[in-house]
Amino acid sequence: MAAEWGYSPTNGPDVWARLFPQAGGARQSPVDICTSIASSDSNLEMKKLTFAYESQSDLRILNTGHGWKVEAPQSGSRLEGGPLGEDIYQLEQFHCHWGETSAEGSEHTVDGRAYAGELHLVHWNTTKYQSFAEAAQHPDGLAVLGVFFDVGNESNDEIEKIVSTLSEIKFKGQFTDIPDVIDPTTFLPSGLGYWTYLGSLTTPPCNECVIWIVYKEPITVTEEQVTYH
Ligand SMILES: COc1ccc([C@H]2OC(=S)NC2=O)c(OC)c1
Ligand SMILES: [Zn+2]
Repeated sequence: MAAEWGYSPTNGPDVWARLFPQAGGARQSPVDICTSIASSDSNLEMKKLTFAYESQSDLRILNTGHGWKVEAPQSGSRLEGGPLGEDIYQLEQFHCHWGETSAEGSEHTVDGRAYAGELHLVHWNTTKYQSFAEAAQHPDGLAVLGVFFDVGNESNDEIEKIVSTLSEIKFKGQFTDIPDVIDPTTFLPSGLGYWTYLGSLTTPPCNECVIWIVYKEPITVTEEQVTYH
């Protein structure tokens, strides 16, 4: 297998388990969300999912080679309730997955349909673990909010603050500063209905450590905001 994992027949998901054993596990993400078999859970409605984020400045954006990532550790942030039990999760970073065209790009699909892209807001369990790295070794270590991107005529102002910097990081491994203040709350859709399941990191090392919370309602971005090359 090629040294670098990717999405080709020789280094893609079908062969990841050769180098990353967890990729062969029983709770691998992403999945296709089949809405006809998704069941509602009254317990989740009783324990409302709540989030609180800070606005952050002085953030840096990285070209990961598969999209962009913003390291945004927020000790004052809290994600709790819903499927997270009694534990509190703290924002660590957020990043985006997109495709060559806006016809594809999301990692999760819904009834076989891919969205133009998918934003991941990544949190770790600060009630039980001492670091993100430690949390990523445990089945309840991370909580990831997944937000689908739909392409429309409206530009998303917060996403624009991020993608407007991409021309400065054309190559994998490059960093640049984000000049604006970013409030992660603005990435979330107005409708807060979600699907949840126990899964994994969606790319190597594919640790089975993620409680997934995938919002049903996509946010709208423009074609340019999600098909940057
Ligand atoms: C080594 O750290 C990693 C590695 C892979 C992932 C992938 O899993 C999800 S979710 N999105 C991804 O790109 C990650 O995400 C937090 C963190
Ligand atoms: Zn991701």
